[in-house]
Amino acid sequence: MTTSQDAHRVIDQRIDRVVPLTTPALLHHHLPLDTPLAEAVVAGRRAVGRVLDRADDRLLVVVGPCSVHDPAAALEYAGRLREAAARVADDLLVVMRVYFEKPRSTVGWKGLINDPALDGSGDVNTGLRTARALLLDVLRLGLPVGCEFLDPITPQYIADTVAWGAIGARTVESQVHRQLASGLSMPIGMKNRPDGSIATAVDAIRAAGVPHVFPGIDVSGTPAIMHTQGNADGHLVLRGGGGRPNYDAESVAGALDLLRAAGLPERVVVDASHANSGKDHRNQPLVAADVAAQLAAGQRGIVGIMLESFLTPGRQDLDPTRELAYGQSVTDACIGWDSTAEVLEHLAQAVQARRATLAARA
Ligand SMILES: O=C[C@H](O)[C@H](O)COP(=O)(O)O
Ligand SMILES: C=C(OP(=O)(O)O)C(=O)O
Repeated sequence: MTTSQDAHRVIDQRIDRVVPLTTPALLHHHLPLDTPLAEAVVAGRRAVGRVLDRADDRLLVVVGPCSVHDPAAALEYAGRLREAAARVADDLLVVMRVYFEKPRSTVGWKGLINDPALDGSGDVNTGLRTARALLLDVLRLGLPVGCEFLDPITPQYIADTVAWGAIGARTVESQVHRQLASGLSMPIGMKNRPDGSIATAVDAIRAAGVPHVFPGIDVSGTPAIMHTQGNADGHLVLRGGGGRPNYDAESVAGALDLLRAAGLPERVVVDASHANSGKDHRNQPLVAADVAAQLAAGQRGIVGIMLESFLTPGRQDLDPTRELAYGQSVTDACIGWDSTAEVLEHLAQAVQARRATLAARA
């Protein structure tokens, strides 16, 4: 039997401080998803599912900042996006990227949930509250939201608001994340690995597609054994990798072949950023233009696109010695608002052209 003296010597030897964390239920109590918003989430998830299944011939567009660091700027962005989304609603299903969890290659700011004060103080309780409040505000504006799920605990706090989710390139091979995806209530995009491996993401879609049993927490915050159903709405997100893009027609065809060989629906979302843009935001409109040309030529396998976009183009370093530029990313570089509006119009025209091409073929 471990004595309290032994425990002192062996437990938590590298933990400096333990701070109580609010429970998901308490956060939901303070920031509830009311009935109209819950209906909007259900409708958003259903709409995304229909586009992924090609029951709806629009293009899914997941667009927004690389990361949220300033909720006011993110909400201003949401207001503009809502208007733009309404203009192109016949052709595009717009979901706002509202990303709070940043997976880092080595070290760096881990996002608003982890560190809302942007200074390493790590006030996760404030981060969760700020994140959930913003998600509700964006929903109230009438936009569905998309998030990356990185930490296996945070979904209980925010996932009820989310219409589309991603498992990122750095975690797509992780069993923990595949299990998590198998129980998430919304469609989940699996990114290809940073070295470019698409097969790993295809494996992830298959793994998340079946039931799993694993330890987690329930909404009360109590440790629980989760028995999941499997997520049938898993799909591939091509983000480039290994120093090469993979948005071009040949790469898309190769990815669709891999999906077919695995017995999975032949559908991909193209991420115009990350390794597909070489992390240079000015390349994102070029990637979108290539995708638009593929759509116009009748490519039905491309069901969506992701854009990293914010109010002000580019990016900035987090620097405690100077004030941050308003509406500019503190993680990866984003296209600015004007460019975003142009890209959305261009993609809407491409969807119309795809309809015409497919109708002419029929
Ligand atoms: O999308 C954001 C970044 O690409 C991701 O968090 C990795 O960033 P890093 O390589 O700068 O850590
Ligand atoms: C981290 C992201 O992407 P990836 O996992 O493709 O690097 C992201 O989309 O924020």
